[in-house]
Amino acid sequence: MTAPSPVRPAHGPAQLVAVDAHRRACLDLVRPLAPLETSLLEALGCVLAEDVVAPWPLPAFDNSAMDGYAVRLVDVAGATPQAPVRLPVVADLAAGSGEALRLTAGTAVRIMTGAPVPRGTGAVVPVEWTDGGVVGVEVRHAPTEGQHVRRAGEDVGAGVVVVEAGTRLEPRHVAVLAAVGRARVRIRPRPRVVVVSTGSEVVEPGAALAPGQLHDANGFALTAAALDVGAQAYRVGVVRDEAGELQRTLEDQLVRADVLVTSGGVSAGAYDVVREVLARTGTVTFRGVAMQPGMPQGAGTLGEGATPVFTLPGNPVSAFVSFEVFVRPALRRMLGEEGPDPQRPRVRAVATAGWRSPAGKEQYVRGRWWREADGLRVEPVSGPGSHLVTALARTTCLVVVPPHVTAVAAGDEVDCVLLGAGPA
Ligand SMILES: Nc1nc2c(c(=O)[nH]1)N[C@H]1C(S)=C(S)[C@@H](COP(=O)(O)OP(=O)(O)OC[C@H]3O[C@@H](n4cnc5c(N)ncnc54)[C@H](O)[C@@H]3O)O[C@H]1N2
Ligand code: MOO
Repeated sequence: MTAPSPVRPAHGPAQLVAVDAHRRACLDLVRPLAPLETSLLEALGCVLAEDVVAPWPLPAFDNSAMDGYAVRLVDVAGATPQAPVRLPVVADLAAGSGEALRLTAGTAVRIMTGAPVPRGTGAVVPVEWTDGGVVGVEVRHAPTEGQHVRRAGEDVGAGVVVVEAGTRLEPRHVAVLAAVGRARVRIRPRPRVVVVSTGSEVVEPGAALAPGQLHDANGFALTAAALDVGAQAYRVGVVRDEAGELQRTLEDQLVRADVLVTSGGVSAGAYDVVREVLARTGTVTFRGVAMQPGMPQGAGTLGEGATPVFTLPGNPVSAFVSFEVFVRPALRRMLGEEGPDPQRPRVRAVATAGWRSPAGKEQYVRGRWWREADGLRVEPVSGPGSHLVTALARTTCLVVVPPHVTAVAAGDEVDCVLLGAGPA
């Protein structure tokens, strides 16, 4: 154990900074990562850093939409079930056929879906309208001009942008990128996030607990939250409250980190080593933020590469909420995402129960929301204690209570940030 830390927090109520100010400070520490080229499946979930254009028309050639027979319209104009037209079948075209055929008068070509239609084709007669003949075919219905022929370029023309720079790639975008022939695309890479839990009392899940110990909820929660936002995340095992050990761990991790996230050790305790170690470097600022939970926060950089560091408080609910409010926006920025977070819609809902909120602090209350005929409802699922971790499992939104509001009453409309889960 190290000697008690000489560093003391400087956050009486008067010195608390606003949530927005600290979020801006966190955002200022990060930049979108430099684009690189990657394969399509690696690119899934990343933000595209180029406009992708169709290099040629799609479809690239006129082709059949049906298994059937390519015909000239004049040859089958009068065909009916009662008076079918017989045509010799002079060729057979499977999908992938590169044969350059011309349809001659009075003949049919058997053709499969996706095969290029012979020049001179007026329409494709589906096999169901015929006797299915191979040498000759009996056509029982007259098609209309162009029926069942898919024209070159009817999907998109050459040179048209099919997926715009700035798009976060979902499976539907990957379909389009592959369809226009791209094997690789330029994207913003996923930030590599290293998560370090601190606390001599914190042990690995699965390990038996000695008196005074508890399991590492934060390391897993924060790593999972980083993965969820689209980062590449590594969880480092728990570091004891020992300054040398923490300093070595952080320095060792710098080689693989675009961002470091720590939990614990930032408040006023005698063994708050995160604060002790990083305050020394002079590049990490510790301050109290006017919020509940999540008051003690630190942000800055570490090492020669000025790697951003976010130090979150140790109480599990504080760590979780701090990630949502400060780290998630920063990671989105590194990923190249701009604007409101589509996975975190902000909605108004009517509270079905009341609670108190501390004056001068933005309160984040764990809530459960649902829809009723006349709008959304929300109820708190926990008291404010930031150690009350299990209520997170029932939390589908965070209710944001502004600093000047000291009580929410049943029936009040409140702001809710939805956590991606549907209504409970
Ligand atoms: N005298 C004061 N005490 C405290 C203050 C304060 O201003 N003055 N602030 C309180 C608030 S608010 C918070 S939040 C916490 C933040 O404390 P730390 O970041 O220093 O965190 P620890 O002391 O290391 O731990 C707090 C709490 O959380 C548990 N913990 C820590 N790590 C984990 C983990 N990985 N998984 C699960 N639980 C964890 C730890 O055992 C403690 O119970 O400080 C208050 N105190
Ligand atoms: O800031 Mo602490 O998170 O209120 O428990």
